[in-house]
Amino acid sequence: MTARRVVVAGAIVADRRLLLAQRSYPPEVAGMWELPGGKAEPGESRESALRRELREELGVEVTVGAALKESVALRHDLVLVALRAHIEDGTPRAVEHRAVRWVDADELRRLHAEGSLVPADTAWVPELLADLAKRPGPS
Ligand SMILES: Nc1nc2c([nH]c(=O)n2[C@H]2C[C@H](O)[C@@H](COP(=O)(O)OP(=O)(O)OP(=O)(O)O)O2)c(=O)[nH]1
Repeated sequence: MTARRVVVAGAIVADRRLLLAQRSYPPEVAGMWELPGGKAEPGESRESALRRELREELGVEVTVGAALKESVALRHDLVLVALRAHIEDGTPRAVEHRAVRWVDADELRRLHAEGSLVPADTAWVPELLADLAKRPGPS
């Protein structure tokens, strides 16, 4: 049996906005928006993988929190998981992506409705909308 590799993606919400990144490749999804992240290396924890990927892709340092409930099978050997993350240092910039942007609940709904989200990520929309509707708690 092939070991399942995990793709970890970061759900970063601040001031009732979610950070999205626009893919630059491959052609099928170039121009669509996703949660930034990437594949965990063998033996690497999901949390370390997400910290590494967000450092490489966005130039930010994050702390990693709880996972979103939905995980998505991308292929028989690849599963996509989203972890909540909080930026501790840096301002996100598109190092490997075409662009990054902060979206509120209405913008997320609109991107979803027009088919501009990477298909697998649509599974997270209800949970992300719930996160965006929450008042920030005491930190
Ligand atoms: N990072 C990320 N990848 C996603 C999301 N949704 C989704 O279907 N994917 C897919 C696209 C790719 O097939 C795979 C992750 O690829 P990647 O290109 O971001 O990761 P990586 O840098 O580790 O990959 P690679 O260059 O080694 O191929 O997961 C998402 O929200 N974030």
